[in-house]
Amino acid sequence: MPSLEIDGLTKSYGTVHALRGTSFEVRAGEIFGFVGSNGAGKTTTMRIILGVLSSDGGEVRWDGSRIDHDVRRRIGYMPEERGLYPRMRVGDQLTYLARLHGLSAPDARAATERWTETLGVASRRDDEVQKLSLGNQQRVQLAAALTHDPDLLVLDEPFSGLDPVAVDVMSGVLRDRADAGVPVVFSSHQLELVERLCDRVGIIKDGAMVEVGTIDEVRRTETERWVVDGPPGSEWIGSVPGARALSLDGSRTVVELTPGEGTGAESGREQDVLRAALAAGPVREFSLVRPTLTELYRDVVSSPVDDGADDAAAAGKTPGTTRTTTEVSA
Ligand SMILES: Nc1ncnc2c1ncn2[C@@H]1O[C@H](COP(=O)(O)OP(=O)(O)OP(=O)(O)O)[C@@H](O)[C@H]1O
Repeated sequence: MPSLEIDGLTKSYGTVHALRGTSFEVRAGEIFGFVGSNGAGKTTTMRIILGVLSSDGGEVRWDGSRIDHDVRRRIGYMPEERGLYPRMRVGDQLTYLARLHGLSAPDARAATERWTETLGVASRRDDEVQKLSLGNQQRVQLAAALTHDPDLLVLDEPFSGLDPVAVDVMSGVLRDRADAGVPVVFSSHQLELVERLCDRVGIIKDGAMVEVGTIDEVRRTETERWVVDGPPGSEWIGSVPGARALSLDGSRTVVELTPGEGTGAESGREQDVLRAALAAGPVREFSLVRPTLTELYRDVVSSPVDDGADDAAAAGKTPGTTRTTTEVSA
């Protein structure tokens, strides 16, 4: 299955620069979490992918070629504003939408049955959409994005407002589609969910990507933090060059190794920390602390935008991770 490339998208609404060179790739078989604060540019990007909005610059590619109408018909899209007819019955509506995507009447009916069953709304097929709870309407909306067996899934906040069971059902369906080779991109403000579900993640800020990578990659920081559970840090921290105690809490010490003097397992600097602690007494735990996606997100989103944002955006399309800030709270 091909991959989706978003390359240098720019878009302004009057004087509002909604996208300033947004670039990232959603690869075959991966779930990509698209996160960023309100107004950062997620919906704008997704609408441009779908072709319901045109960009001012940049391009969207599918399988290396500029995306066209035929490819767009093969996208399963869940718009932010949702798009169901409230008075139409669930089953009729799904069958109708599947027909619009080119399915024959029997295939459209079969797909409707299959997806309403998978998503737990089969018993509501004869009800008008407006009679369903918002969460169930959302399940129907996802079914509508899936009935034509899309080659690519683009979902704008598909998890918002769902109960935990519905989140599990939807997560399972997205994982299943990704395992079948479909690139899946969705936006969300539920960062724990993104961290749990996504293979890669991109953080957009003021219209430019400031982080792109696997969850592990974006959580990797230049400034390493280690937890030592053993003798109080005040007794030994002073003997380790480039190390400082971020917190001293009885037997538990969080140590920060400043960057620029070699970090990472190969540098061996963390072994200096361990040796110093051991020299003062027994050590029960010694482990690396990685920021959660939520912590990282807060840090990235709250740091000022600098002139390098566009460079970061351009770098975002290369594999691996892009970062303009590295400080995180432990
Ligand atoms: N039709 C429009 N007219 C004018 N400005 C717009 C329009 N649509 C979006 N914007 C502006 O463009 C910027 C990006 O909006 P967008 O909806 O893409 O953000 P978002 O990341 O999806 O936000 P949210 O998380 O709140 O859904 C915002 O400043 C928004 O106010």
